[in-house]
Amino acid sequence: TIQAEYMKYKDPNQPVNVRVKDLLKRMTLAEKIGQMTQIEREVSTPQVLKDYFIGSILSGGGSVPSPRASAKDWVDMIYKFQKVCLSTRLGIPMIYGIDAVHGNNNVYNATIFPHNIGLGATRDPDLVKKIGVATALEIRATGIPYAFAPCIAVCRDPRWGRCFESYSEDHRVVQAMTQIILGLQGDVPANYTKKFPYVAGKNNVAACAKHFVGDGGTHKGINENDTLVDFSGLLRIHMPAYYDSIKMGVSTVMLSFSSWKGVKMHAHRFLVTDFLKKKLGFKGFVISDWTGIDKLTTPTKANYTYSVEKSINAGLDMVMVPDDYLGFINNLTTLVNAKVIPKSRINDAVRRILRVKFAMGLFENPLPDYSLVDQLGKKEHRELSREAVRKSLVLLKNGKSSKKPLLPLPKKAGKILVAGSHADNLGYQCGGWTIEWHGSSGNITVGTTILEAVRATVDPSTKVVFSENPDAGFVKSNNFSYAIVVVGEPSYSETAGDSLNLTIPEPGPSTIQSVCGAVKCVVVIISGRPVVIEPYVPSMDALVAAWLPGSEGQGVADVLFGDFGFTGKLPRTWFKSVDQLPMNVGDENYDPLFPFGFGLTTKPRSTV
Ligand SMILES: O=[N+]([O-])c1ccc(O[C@@H]2O[C@@H](CO)[C@H](O)[C@H](S[C@@H]3O[C@H](CO)[C@@H](O)[C@H](O)[C@H]3O)[C@@H]2O)cc1
Repeated sequence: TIQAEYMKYKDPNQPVNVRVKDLLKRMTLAEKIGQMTQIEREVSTPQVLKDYFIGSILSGGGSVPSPRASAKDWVDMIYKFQKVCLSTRLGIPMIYGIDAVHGNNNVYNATIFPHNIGLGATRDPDLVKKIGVATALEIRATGIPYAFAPCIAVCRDPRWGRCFESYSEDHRVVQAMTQIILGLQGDVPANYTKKFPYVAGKNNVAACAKHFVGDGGTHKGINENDTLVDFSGLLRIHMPAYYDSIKMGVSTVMLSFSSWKGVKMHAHRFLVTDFLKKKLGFKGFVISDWTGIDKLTTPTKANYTYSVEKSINAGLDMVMVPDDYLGFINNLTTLVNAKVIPKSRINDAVRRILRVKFAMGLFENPLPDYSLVDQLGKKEHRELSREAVRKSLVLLKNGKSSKKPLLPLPKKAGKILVAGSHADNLGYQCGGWTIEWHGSSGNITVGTTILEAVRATVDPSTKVVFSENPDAGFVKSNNFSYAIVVVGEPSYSETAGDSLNLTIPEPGPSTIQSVCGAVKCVVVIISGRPVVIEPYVPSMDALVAAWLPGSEGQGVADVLFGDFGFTGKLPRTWFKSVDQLPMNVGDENYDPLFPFGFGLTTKPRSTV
């Protein structure tokens, strides 16, 4: 019989670096460039995957195999892609990536956890690590081994449309929450090679610290704009969480669309190669953001050859193209053959990519298995998210005088009113990056709205009346014991979320005025950041910041009705007026409505 030639790279008993070295020397330039190419699932035909030795595929925001696709549908899709990639000459497995930034949020029926700003309010890194563990299981349930998370941005201006993806304005809170990496990837073992990528096994995923660096510090919070802080400020505020992420073995780092002092991060050789790779010693791979290299020119993609040259020579390893794979591959091939990009640069990029794939066991287990499909939306994960919701709520006002607190609310109360645009809207309470890229409104996935939670919590004798936007006359005439008003921002993501006024869109303010002018009320704000509320606070009896709690609205009712106490603390300064921005804890002239770290507490009813 013909013995299959022994190839070191296929031997799991060989050290990772030996396998990388052996495979690298067998690879053609085309195979190497293929590994550096990440394309969107919609352009990933078998022919393309095979002909171009594609190394990675992704789902962009909202990109799913079919509407409400099941975990099995996802696994089927990934399985087919991988079978094709394994059929290539060297059989290098592709790595499939997705934005699982608050649960496996593109996927119908996934547990949707609170967005990062709410997790920052919990001040509970252990809880966030457990969320990482649960999220990894729900990502693997769909056959995916790689998540573009966590976002470790330090949002310094709430006018930024992505501020909800940031744990806090304080880098120390963001640093603490990098524990999620250990949840996603698994705990690094004692004898682990420092700063190397580490993924424990088939219940874990490769993570991605993003977006490097200073994405949360852009001028006036304008998305993808310029971060003007000096180098010491960049190191003090925006860099620390990358040190922590690398210490935890983060497998990949994604570059930011933004610039630092006028130089785009996707072309920043000093920060990407000299600092991240050499000074910090990062050994995983650096991935671009979506068409991030195209945006190196104005207009976008005006000179793609320039984009490829500058980004790869800056130290970029994998390009999230995601559609024009021919343009990328042809330009890179030409630039290498012309020696504009040295082969050593290509070898560094491919070495890093292979290192991650070997270290995470992708060569041993390239094909997704169906054994984890039941992890998706699992009750235990929803209960964990419900706990996170409880701990994320920040109580900003409780009673028009501290002697007469309104919360916790009595469960037995005759007739109560639940009002507001966000009271019965799962899409709004999940926010952006949920099912759709920008998120959406209404019954978008499996979960519990705040109204449903209230109904499930009050005494059976209590009559619950729901009206989205009642007039004062209706409220007065009904003689309600109290009202719960849930209003806030519509769902959004990225630039679509940039705001200069940070107002709550109508009819939110009107609903507050009509209801709170007529009956005792607690207002629950659903938002990705502090919003304008100062004018309305006097009319409220109580005020709760709930951020973007996700699918488990029961967590809100648990605390409103005193089954649990309020413990959350503001992860960001709550301004009085947008004219004060940017304004962060530690600034001179710090004059907030509610300061960073503020949060009233209540005791659980059983101890009252
Ligand atoms: O058709 N158009 O007009 C259009 C416009 C803008 C688009 O922009 C694109 O749309 C989204 C959905 O396709 C993509 O996800 C990204 S966002 C980017 O993508 C990464 C991967 O999803 C994340 O990890 C990063 O954190 C995030 O910054 C991009 O901005 C797409 C299409």
